[in-house]
Amino acid sequence: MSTYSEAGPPTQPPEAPATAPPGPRAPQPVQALMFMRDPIGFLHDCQRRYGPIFTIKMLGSPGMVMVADPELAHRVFSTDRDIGHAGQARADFLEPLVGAHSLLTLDGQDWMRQRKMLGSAFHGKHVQGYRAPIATIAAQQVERWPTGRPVTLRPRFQAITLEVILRVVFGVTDSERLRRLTHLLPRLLAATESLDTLMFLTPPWLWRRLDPLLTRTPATPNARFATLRRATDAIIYDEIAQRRDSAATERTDILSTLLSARDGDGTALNDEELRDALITLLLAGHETTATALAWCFERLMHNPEVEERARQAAVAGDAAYLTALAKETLRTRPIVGDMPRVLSEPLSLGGYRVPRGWWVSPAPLLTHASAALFPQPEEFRPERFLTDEVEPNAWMPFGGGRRQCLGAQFALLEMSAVLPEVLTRVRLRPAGDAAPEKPSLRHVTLAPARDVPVVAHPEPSPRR
Ligand code: HEM
Repeated sequence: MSTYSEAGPPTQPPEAPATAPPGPRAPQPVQALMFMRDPIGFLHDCQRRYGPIFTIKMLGSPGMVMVADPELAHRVFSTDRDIGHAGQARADFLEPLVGAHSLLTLDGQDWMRQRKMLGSAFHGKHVQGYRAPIATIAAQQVERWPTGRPVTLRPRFQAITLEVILRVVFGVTDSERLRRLTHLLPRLLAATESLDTLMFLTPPWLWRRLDPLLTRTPATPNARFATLRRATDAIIYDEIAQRRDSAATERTDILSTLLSARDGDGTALNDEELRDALITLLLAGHETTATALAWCFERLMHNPEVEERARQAAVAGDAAYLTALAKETLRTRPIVGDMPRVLSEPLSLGGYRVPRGWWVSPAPLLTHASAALFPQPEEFRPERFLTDEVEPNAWMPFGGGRRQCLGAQFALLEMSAVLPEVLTRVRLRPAGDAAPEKPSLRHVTLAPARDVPVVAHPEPSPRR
Protein backbone atom coordinates (compact mmCIF):
# COMPACT_ATOMS: atom_id res chain seq x y z
CA MET A 1 0.00 0.00 0.00
CA SER A 2 1.35 3.40 -0.92
CA THR A 3 2.53 5.71 1.85
CA TYR A 4 3.40 8.51 -0.59
CA SER A 5 1.19 11.36 -1.55
CA GLU A 6 2.36 11.37 -5.21
CA ALA A 7 0.40 8.89 -7.30
CA GLY A 8 1.99 7.10 -10.28
CA PRO A 9 1.11 4.25 -12.62
CA PRO A 10 0.67 0.95 -10.75
CA THR A 11 3.87 -1.06 -10.17
CA GLN A 12 2.11 -4.41 -10.71
CA PRO A 13 0.99 -5.89 -14.03
CA PRO A 14 -2.37 -7.67 -13.65
CA GLU A 15 -1.04 -11.24 -13.22
CA ALA A 16 1.98 -12.26 -11.17
CA PRO A 17 3.49 -15.71 -11.86
CA ALA A 18 3.94 -17.98 -8.87
CA THR A 19 7.67 -18.69 -8.57
CA ALA A 20 10.54 -16.66 -7.13
CA PRO A 21 13.73 -16.25 -9.22
CA PRO A 22 16.19 -19.18 -8.99
CA GLY A 23 19.45 -19.07 -7.03
CA PRO A 24 22.08 -21.04 -5.09
CA ARG A 25 20.85 -23.67 -2.62
CA ALA A 26 23.70 -23.33 -0.08
CA PRO A 27 22.54 -22.42 3.48
CA GLN A 28 22.28 -18.70 4.34
CA PRO A 29 25.49 -18.47 6.45
CA VAL A 30 27.49 -20.12 3.64
CA GLN A 31 26.11 -17.70 1.04
CA ALA A 32 26.78 -14.75 3.39
CA LEU A 33 30.40 -15.83 3.83
CA MET A 34 30.89 -16.41 0.09
CA PHE A 35 29.49 -12.94 -0.55
CA MET A 36 31.76 -11.29 2.04
CA ARG A 37 34.87 -13.09 0.79
CA ASP A 38 34.40 -12.26 -2.89
CA PRO A 39 31.20 -10.26 -3.54
CA ILE A 40 31.89 -9.70 -7.22
CA GLY A 41 32.99 -13.26 -7.99
CA PHE A 42 29.97 -14.66 -6.12
CA LEU A 43 27.46 -12.44 -7.94
CA HIS A 44 29.01 -12.94 -11.38
CA ASP A 45 28.98 -16.67 -10.80
CA CYS A 46 25.27 -16.58 -9.88
CA GLN A 47 24.54 -14.44 -12.95
CA ARG A 48 26.31 -16.97 -15.21
CA ARG A 49 24.34 -19.82 -13.67
CA TYR A 50 20.90 -18.30 -13.25
CA GLY A 51 20.69 -15.35 -15.68
CA PRO A 52 19.87 -11.63 -15.20
CA ILE A 53 17.57 -12.12 -12.22
CA PHE A 54 18.40 -14.49 -9.36
CA THR A 55 17.88 -14.96 -5.61
CA ILE A 56 20.61 -15.06 -2.96
CA LYS A 57 20.05 -15.57 0.75
CA MET A 58 21.87 -13.39 3.27
CA LEU A 59 21.48 -13.67 7.04
CA GLY A 60 18.43 -11.77 8.21
CA SER A 61 16.81 -11.24 4.80
CA PRO A 62 14.20 -13.77 3.67
CA GLY A 63 15.47 -13.58 0.10
CA MET A 64 17.40 -11.01 -1.93
CA VAL A 65 16.67 -10.83 -5.65
CA MET A 66 19.59 -9.41 -7.62
CA VAL A 67 18.81 -7.73 -10.92
CA ALA A 68 21.40 -7.47 -13.70
CA ASP A 69 19.29 -5.99 -16.49
CA PRO A 70 18.63 -2.23 -16.94
CA GLU A 71 14.94 -2.64 -17.88
CA LEU A 72 14.28 -4.76 -14.80
CA ALA A 73 16.42 -2.44 -12.68
CA HIS A 74 14.32 0.53 -13.69
CA ARG A 75 11.18 -1.37 -12.90
CA VAL A 76 12.61 -1.93 -9.41
CA PHE A 77 13.48 1.77 -9.10
CA SER A 78 9.88 2.59 -10.07
CA THR A 79 8.71 0.81 -6.89
CA ASP A 80 10.21 3.74 -4.91
CA ARG A 81 6.87 5.51 -5.20
CA ASP A 82 4.88 2.76 -3.50
CA ILE A 83 5.99 -0.75 -2.52
CA GLY A 84 9.83 -0.57 -2.55
CA HIS A 85 11.42 0.69 0.69
CA ALA A 86 15.09 1.64 0.38
CA GLY A 87 15.15 3.15 3.88
CA GLN A 88 13.97 -0.06 5.54
CA ALA A 89 16.68 -2.03 3.69
CA ARG A 90 19.41 0.21 5.16
CA ALA A 91 18.00 1.02 8.59
CA ASP A 92 19.41 -1.86 10.69
CA PHE A 93 22.98 -1.16 9.56
CA LEU A 94 22.94 2.60 9.30
CA GLU A 95 20.59 3.92 11.97
CA PRO A 96 23.04 3.50 14.91
CA LEU A 97 25.28 6.04 13.15
CA VAL A 98 22.97 8.27 11.11
CA GLY A 99 20.13 8.51 13.66
CA ALA A 100 16.38 8.37 13.37
CA HIS A 101 15.92 11.29 10.92
CA SER A 102 18.25 10.25 8.11
CA LEU A 103 17.37 10.44 4.45
CA LEU A 104 19.17 7.13 4.03
CA THR A 105 16.94 5.18 6.43
CA LEU A 106 13.53 6.87 6.23
CA ASP A 107 10.68 5.94 3.88
CA GLY A 108 7.30 7.45 2.98
CA GLN A 109 6.26 10.96 4.03
CA ASP A 110 9.11 11.39 6.54
CA TRP A 111 11.63 10.60 3.80
CA MET A 112 9.92 12.97 1.37
CA ARG A 113 10.10 15.88 3.85
CA GLN A 114 13.83 15.34 4.49
CA ARG A 115 14.55 14.87 0.77
CA LYS A 116 12.90 18.21 -0.04
CA MET A 117 14.73 20.00 2.79
CA LEU A 118 18.17 18.55 1.94
CA GLY A 119 17.51 18.75 -1.80
CA SER A 120 17.42 22.55 -1.56
CA ALA A 121 21.16 22.49 -0.76
CA PHE A 122 22.05 20.32 -3.77
CA HIS A 123 20.58 22.41 -6.60
CA GLY A 124 22.92 22.79 -9.59
CA LYS A 125 23.59 26.50 -8.90
CA HIS A 126 24.80 25.76 -5.35
CA VAL A 127 26.87 22.75 -6.41
CA GLN A 128 28.76 24.57 -9.20
CA GLY A 129 29.93 27.12 -6.63
CA TYR A 130 31.78 24.38 -4.72
CA ARG A 131 34.29 23.68 -7.53
CA ALA A 132 36.78 26.39 -6.51
CA PRO A 133 36.90 25.58 -2.75
CA ILE A 134 37.21 21.85 -3.52
CA ALA A 135 40.07 22.48 -5.97
CA THR A 136 41.85 24.61 -3.35
CA ILE A 137 41.54 21.90 -0.67
CA ALA A 138 42.86 19.26 -3.12
CA ALA A 139 45.75 21.45 -4.34
CA GLN A 140 46.90 22.21 -0.76
CA GLN A 141 46.79 18.57 0.25
CA VAL A 142 48.49 17.21 -2.90
CA GLU A 143 51.30 19.76 -2.43
CA ARG A 144 52.03 18.02 0.90
CA TRP A 145 52.05 14.45 -0.49
CA PRO A 146 55.45 12.83 -0.01
CA THR A 147 57.26 12.06 -3.25
CA GLY A 148 59.73 9.30 -4.08
CA ARG A 149 58.52 6.86 -1.40
CA PRO A 150 55.52 4.50 -1.17
CA VAL A 151 52.20 5.83 0.10
CA THR A 152 48.68 4.41 -0.09
CA LEU A 153 46.33 6.45 -2.19
CA ARG A 154 42.88 5.78 -0.75
CA PRO A 155 43.68 7.33 2.67
CA ARG A 156 45.10 10.40 0.86
CA PHE A 157 41.79 10.86 -0.97
CA GLN A 158 39.86 10.16 2.23
CA ALA A 159 41.73 13.08 3.80
CA ILE A 160 40.74 15.33 0.86
CA THR A 161 37.06 14.31 0.81
CA LEU A 162 36.84 14.60 4.63
CA GLU A 163 38.13 18.16 4.48
CA VAL A 164 35.61 18.86 1.69
CA ILE A 165 32.77 17.54 3.89
CA LEU A 166 33.96 19.51 6.93
CA ARG A 167 34.49 22.82 5.14
CA VAL A 168 32.01 22.76 2.24
CA VAL A 169 29.19 20.67 3.75
CA PHE A 170 29.47 21.32 7.52
CA GLY A 171 31.00 24.78 6.96
CA VAL A 172 33.35 24.44 9.97
CA THR A 173 35.94 27.23 10.12
CA ASP A 174 37.12 27.02 13.75
CA SER A 175 40.55 25.37 13.56
CA GLU A 176 40.30 23.47 16.87
CA ARG A 177 36.88 22.06 15.93
CA LEU A 178 38.23 21.11 12.48
CA ARG A 179 41.20 19.37 14.09
CA ARG A 180 39.04 17.38 16.52
CA LEU A 181 36.51 16.34 13.87
CA THR A 182 39.32 15.35 11.47
CA HIS A 183 40.65 13.13 14.24
CA LEU A 184 37.32 11.68 15.42
CA LEU A 185 35.26 11.11 12.26
CA PRO A 186 37.52 8.53 10.57
CA ARG A 187 37.61 6.61 13.89
CA LEU A 188 33.83 6.76 14.16
CA LEU A 189 33.46 5.43 10.60
CA ALA A 190 35.98 2.64 11.28
CA ALA A 191 34.10 1.68 14.47
CA THR A 192 30.84 1.61 12.47
CA GLU A 193 32.49 -0.72 9.94
CA SER A 194 33.53 -3.19 12.68
CA LEU A 195 30.04 -3.05 14.15
CA ASP A 196 28.45 -3.69 10.73
CA THR A 197 30.66 -6.73 10.13
CA LEU A 198 29.55 -8.22 13.46
CA MET A 199 25.93 -7.38 12.69
CA PHE A 200 26.15 -8.89 9.18
CA LEU A 201 27.28 -12.21 10.67
CA THR A 202 24.72 -12.30 13.53
CA PRO A 203 21.02 -13.18 13.09
CA PRO A 204 18.91 -10.02 13.75
CA TRP A 205 17.01 -11.49 16.76
CA LEU A 206 20.32 -12.30 18.49
CA TRP A 207 21.85 -8.92 17.60
CA ARG A 208 18.93 -7.07 19.22
CA ARG A 209 19.79 -8.82 22.53
CA LEU A 210 23.57 -8.66 22.20
CA ASP A 211 23.96 -5.02 21.18
CA PRO A 212 22.81 -3.35 24.47
CA LEU A 213 24.88 -5.85 26.45
CA LEU A 214 28.04 -5.29 24.41
CA THR A 215 27.57 -1.50 24.46
CA ARG A 216 27.86 -1.65 28.27
CA THR A 217 30.96 -3.89 28.09
CA PRO A 218 34.21 -1.87 27.85
CA ALA A 219 36.58 -2.50 24.90
CA THR A 220 33.93 -4.10 22.65
CA PRO A 221 33.36 -2.59 19.17
CA ASN A 222 29.86 -1.59 20.39
CA ALA A 223 31.24 0.36 23.39
CA ARG A 224 33.94 2.00 21.25
CA PHE A 225 31.32 3.07 18.73
CA ALA A 226 29.06 4.57 21.45
CA THR A 227 31.95 6.57 22.97
CA LEU A 228 33.06 7.95 19.60
CA ARG A 229 29.51 8.84 18.62
CA ARG A 230 28.98 10.79 21.86
CA ALA A 231 32.25 12.70 21.39
CA THR A 232 31.50 13.61 17.76
CA ASP A 233 27.89 14.56 18.45
CA ALA A 234 28.98 16.97 21.18
CA ILE A 235 31.15 18.91 18.69
CA ILE A 236 28.48 18.85 15.97
CA TYR A 237 25.78 20.14 18.35
CA ASP A 238 28.19 22.91 19.43
CA GLU A 239 28.73 23.90 15.82
CA ILE A 240 24.96 23.95 15.14
CA ALA A 241 24.32 26.08 18.26
CA GLN A 242 27.03 28.56 17.31
CA ARG A 243 25.77 28.83 13.75
CA ARG A 244 22.19 29.44 14.90
CA ASP A 245 23.52 32.32 17.02
CA SER A 246 25.70 33.93 14.35
CA ALA A 247 23.85 35.70 11.56
CA ALA A 248 26.40 34.89 8.84
CA THR A 249 24.05 35.30 5.86
CA GLU A 250 26.81 35.34 3.25
CA ARG A 251 27.80 31.73 4.00
CA THR A 252 27.33 29.24 1.15
CA ASP A 253 28.09 25.89 2.86
CA ILE A 254 25.41 23.20 2.97
CA LEU A 255 24.70 23.49 6.73
CA SER A 256 23.90 27.19 6.22
CA THR A 257 21.39 26.29 3.48
CA LEU A 258 19.86 23.63 5.75
CA LEU A 259 19.58 26.10 8.64
CA SER A 260 17.39 28.33 6.50
CA ALA A 261 15.39 25.52 4.79
CA ARG A 262 11.64 25.32 5.62
CA ASP A 263 9.10 22.60 4.84
CA GLY A 264 5.59 23.18 3.43
CA ASP A 265 4.35 24.22 6.90
CA GLY A 266 7.19 26.70 7.35
CA THR A 267 8.93 24.46 9.93
CA ALA A 268 12.74 24.39 10.10
CA LEU A 269 14.93 21.34 10.81
CA ASN A 270 15.56 20.89 14.55
CA ASP A 271 19.02 20.25 16.03
CA GLU A 272 18.68 16.48 15.98
CA GLU A 273 17.54 16.49 12.34
CA LEU A 274 20.47 18.73 11.42
CA ARG A 275 22.93 16.44 13.23
CA ASP A 276 21.48 13.41 11.41
CA ALA A 277 21.61 15.25 8.07
CA LEU A 278 25.29 16.15 8.51
CA ILE A 279 26.29 12.62 9.52
CA THR A 280 24.22 11.26 6.61
CA LEU A 281 26.08 13.46 4.15
CA LEU A 282 29.39 12.46 5.72
CA LEU A 283 28.59 8.76 5.52
CA ALA A 284 27.14 8.93 2.00
CA GLY A 285 29.62 11.37 0.52
CA HIS A 286 33.06 10.98 2.07
CA GLU A 287 34.23 7.41 1.61
CA THR A 288 32.32 6.87 -1.66
CA THR A 289 34.01 9.77 -3.44
CA ALA A 290 37.46 9.02 -1.97
CA THR A 291 37.18 5.41 -3.11
CA ALA A 292 36.09 6.50 -6.60
CA LEU A 293 39.15 8.78 -6.87
CA ALA A 294 41.46 5.98 -5.70
CA TRP A 295 39.98 3.65 -8.31
CA CYS A 296 40.37 6.31 -10.99
CA PHE A 297 44.14 6.53 -10.46
CA GLU A 298 44.42 2.75 -10.12
CA ARG A 299 42.74 2.44 -13.55
CA LEU A 300 44.90 5.23 -15.04
CA MET A 301 48.11 3.52 -13.90
CA HIS A 302 47.02 0.42 -15.83
CA ASN A 303 45.96 2.42 -18.89
CA PRO A 304 48.89 4.75 -19.74
CA GLU A 305 47.29 6.12 -22.93
CA VAL A 306 44.20 7.20 -21.03
CA GLU A 307 46.45 8.64 -18.33
CA GLU A 308 48.27 10.77 -20.89
CA ARG A 309 44.97 11.95 -22.42
CA ALA A 310 43.68 12.77 -18.90
CA ARG A 311 46.81 14.82 -18.14
CA GLN A 312 46.32 16.81 -21.36
CA ALA A 313 42.68 17.39 -20.40
CA ALA A 314 43.77 18.56 -16.94
CA VAL A 315 46.26 21.05 -18.39
CA ALA A 316 43.73 22.29 -20.96
CA GLY A 317 40.92 22.56 -18.37
CA ASP A 318 38.80 20.09 -20.41
CA ALA A 319 36.06 19.47 -17.82
CA ALA A 320 34.01 17.33 -20.24
CA TYR A 321 36.81 14.75 -20.58
CA LEU A 322 37.49 14.73 -16.84
CA THR A 323 33.79 14.12 -16.13
CA ALA A 324 33.79 11.30 -18.71
CA LEU A 325 36.84 9.86 -16.92
CA ALA A 326 34.97 9.98 -13.60
CA LYS A 327 31.95 8.27 -15.21
CA GLU A 328 34.05 5.51 -16.81
CA THR A 329 35.70 4.91 -13.42
CA LEU A 330 32.26 4.52 -11.81
CA ARG A 331 31.21 2.20 -14.64
CA THR A 332 34.17 -0.16 -14.41
CA ARG A 333 34.44 0.04 -10.63
CA PRO A 334 30.99 0.87 -9.20
CA ILE A 335 31.46 1.94 -5.60
CA VAL A 336 28.05 0.80 -4.40
CA GLY A 337 27.49 -2.66 -5.86
CA ASP A 338 23.74 -2.96 -5.30
CA MET A 339 20.79 -0.85 -4.16
CA PRO A 340 18.22 -2.88 -2.24
CA ARG A 341 14.56 -2.15 -1.64
CA VAL A 342 12.35 -4.13 0.78
CA LEU A 343 8.97 -4.97 -0.78
CA SER A 344 5.79 -4.26 1.16
CA GLU A 345 3.78 -6.15 -1.53
CA PRO A 346 4.72 -8.96 -3.96
CA LEU A 347 6.31 -7.76 -7.21
CA SER A 348 6.08 -9.30 -10.69
CA LEU A 349 9.52 -9.04 -12.24
CA GLY A 350 11.05 -10.68 -15.32
CA GLY A 351 8.48 -13.48 -15.37
CA TYR A 352 8.85 -14.25 -11.65
CA ARG A 353 7.02 -13.27 -8.52
CA VAL A 354 9.11 -11.72 -5.75
CA PRO A 355 7.26 -12.23 -2.44
CA ARG A 356 6.32 -9.45 -0.03
CA GLY A 357 9.04 -8.85 2.59
CA TRP A 358 11.84 -9.90 0.19
CA TRP A 359 14.61 -7.58 -0.92
CA VAL A 360 15.08 -6.69 -4.56
CA SER A 361 18.27 -5.04 -5.68
CA PRO A 362 19.55 -3.64 -9.00
CA ALA A 363 23.28 -4.43 -9.26
CA PRO A 364 25.38 -2.03 -11.37
CA LEU A 365 28.44 -4.18 -10.82
CA LEU A 366 26.69 -6.75 -13.05
CA THR A 367 24.96 -4.45 -15.58
CA HIS A 368 28.06 -2.29 -16.06
CA ALA A 369 30.05 -5.38 -17.12
CA SER A 370 27.57 -6.36 -19.86
CA ALA A 371 29.06 -6.53 -23.39
CA ALA A 372 25.59 -5.93 -24.87
CA LEU A 373 25.33 -2.59 -23.05
CA PHE A 374 29.00 -1.52 -23.04
CA PRO A 375 31.01 -2.93 -25.99
CA GLN A 376 34.39 -4.32 -24.79
CA PRO A 377 33.27 -3.75 -21.19
CA GLU A 378 36.75 -4.59 -19.80
CA GLU A 379 38.31 -1.65 -21.71
CA PHE A 380 38.79 1.56 -19.74
CA ARG A 381 37.59 4.10 -22.31
CA PRO A 382 36.20 7.44 -21.03
CA GLU A 383 35.39 8.43 -24.64
CA ARG A 384 32.30 6.22 -24.51
CA PHE A 385 30.74 8.92 -22.32
CA LEU A 386 31.58 11.72 -24.78
CA THR A 387 29.29 10.33 -27.49
CA ASP A 388 25.74 8.99 -27.27
CA GLU A 389 27.12 5.44 -27.17
CA VAL A 390 25.91 4.79 -23.61
CA GLU A 391 22.22 3.99 -23.14
CA PRO A 392 21.00 6.38 -20.43
CA ASN A 393 19.42 3.52 -18.44
CA ALA A 394 22.48 1.28 -18.48
CA TRP A 395 24.81 3.43 -16.31
CA MET A 396 23.55 3.49 -12.72
CA PRO A 397 26.39 4.03 -10.19
CA PHE A 398 24.15 6.48 -8.32
CA GLY A 399 21.07 4.23 -8.26
CA GLY A 400 17.79 5.44 -9.69
CA GLY A 401 14.15 6.32 -9.10
CA ARG A 402 13.23 8.73 -6.35
CA ARG A 403 15.99 7.39 -4.09
CA GLN A 404 18.76 8.20 -6.57
CA CYS A 405 21.90 9.57 -4.88
CA LEU A 406 21.22 13.12 -3.68
CA GLY A 407 24.91 13.98 -4.10
CA ALA A 408 25.46 12.57 -7.64
CA GLN A 409 26.13 15.98 -9.18
CA PHE A 410 28.26 17.00 -6.19
CA ALA A 411 30.31 13.79 -6.45
CA LEU A 412 30.99 14.18 -10.20
CA LEU A 413 31.93 17.81 -9.65
CA GLU A 414 34.19 16.89 -6.73
CA MET A 415 35.94 14.20 -8.79
CA SER A 416 36.42 16.46 -11.80
CA ALA A 417 37.73 19.23 -9.50
CA VAL A 418 40.23 16.99 -7.67
CA LEU A 419 41.55 15.07 -10.72
CA PRO A 420 43.41 17.99 -12.39
CA GLU A 421 44.98 19.05 -9.08
CA VAL A 422 46.62 15.62 -8.86
CA LEU A 423 47.34 15.09 -12.58
CA THR A 424 49.14 18.42 -12.95
CA ARG A 425 51.28 17.99 -9.82
CA VAL A 426 52.37 14.36 -9.62
CA ARG A 427 52.80 11.19 -11.67
CA LEU A 428 51.72 8.13 -9.74
CA ARG A 429 53.34 4.76 -10.28
CA PRO A 430 52.43 1.45 -8.56
CA ALA A 431 54.53 0.65 -5.48
CA GLY A 432 55.40 -3.02 -5.08
CA ASP A 433 52.92 -5.45 -6.65
CA ALA A 434 51.78 -3.80 -9.88
CA ALA A 435 48.87 -6.21 -10.49
CA PRO A 436 45.41 -4.62 -10.82
CA GLU A 437 43.63 -4.27 -7.47
CA LYS A 438 40.72 -6.52 -6.56
CA PRO A 439 37.54 -4.89 -5.19
CA SER A 440 36.84 -5.68 -1.55
CA LEU A 441 33.75 -4.85 0.50
CA ARG A 442 34.38 -2.04 3.06
CA HIS A 443 31.34 -0.85 4.93
CA VAL A 444 29.02 0.07 2.05
CA THR A 445 31.69 0.52 -0.62
CA LEU A 446 33.62 -1.72 -2.99
CA ALA A 447 37.15 -0.46 -2.45
CA PRO A 448 40.54 -1.49 -3.87
CA ALA A 449 41.74 -4.31 -1.59
CA ARG A 450 45.24 -2.88 -1.06
CA ASP A 451 44.15 0.81 -1.01
CA VAL A 452 46.38 1.47 -4.08
CA PRO A 453 50.02 1.68 -2.95
CA VAL A 454 51.87 4.20 -5.14
CA VAL A 455 55.01 6.27 -5.41
CA ALA A 456 54.35 9.89 -6.40
CA HIS A 457 56.90 11.62 -8.65
CA PRO A 458 56.76 15.39 -9.09
CA GLU A 459 55.24 16.32 -12.46
CA PRO A 460 58.09 17.77 -14.61
CA SER A 461 56.14 20.87 -15.68
CA PRO A 462 53.52 21.39 -13.00
CA ARG A 463 50.65 23.85 -13.51
CA ARG A 464 50.27 26.27 -10.62
C1 HEM B 1 31.18 8.63 -6.15
C2 HEM B 1 30.48 8.99 -5.10
C3 HEM B 1 29.10 8.48 -4.76
C4 HEM B 1 28.48 7.33 -5.13
C5 HEM B 1 29.01 6.21 -6.02
C6 HEM B 1 27.16 7.34 -4.51
C7 HEM B 1 26.22 6.35 -4.67
C8 HEM B 1 24.97 6.34 -4.06
C9 HEM B 1 24.00 5.30 -4.21
C10 HEM B 1 24.16 4.06 -5.08
C11 HEM B 1 22.92 5.63 -3.46
C12 HEM B 1 21.63 4.82 -3.32
C13 HEM B 1 20.73 5.08 -4.53
C14 HEM B 1 19.54 4.16 -4.64
O1 HEM B 1 19.23 3.44 -3.69
O2 HEM B 1 18.89 4.18 -5.71
C15 HEM B 1 23.21 6.90 -2.82
C16 HEM B 1 22.35 7.55 -1.97
C17 HEM B 1 22.64 8.75 -1.38
N1 HEM B 1 23.78 9.53 -1.57
FE1 HEM B 1 25.35 9.07 -2.76
N2 HEM B 1 27.03 8.49 -3.78
C18 HEM B 1 28.18 9.21 -3.91
C19 HEM B 1 28.45 10.45 -3.36
C20 HEM B 1 27.58 11.17 -2.58
C21 HEM B 1 27.83 12.49 -2.05
C22 HEM B 1 29.09 13.31 -2.33
C23 HEM B 1 26.76 12.81 -1.27
C24 HEM B 1 26.49 14.07 -0.49
C25 HEM B 1 27.42 14.91 -0.08
C26 HEM B 1 25.81 11.71 -1.33
C27 HEM B 1 24.59 11.67 -0.68
C28 HEM B 1 23.68 10.64 -0.79
C29 HEM B 1 22.42 10.61 -0.06
C30 HEM B 1 21.93 11.65 0.94
C31 HEM B 1 21.76 9.43 -0.44
C32 HEM B 1 20.40 8.92 0.06
C33 HEM B 1 19.32 9.37 -0.93
C34 HEM B 1 17.90 8.91 -0.53
O3 HEM B 1 17.76 7.81 -0.02
O4 HEM B 1 16.96 9.69 -0.78
N3 HEM B 1 26.35 10.74 -2.14
N4 HEM B 1 24.47 7.32 -3.21
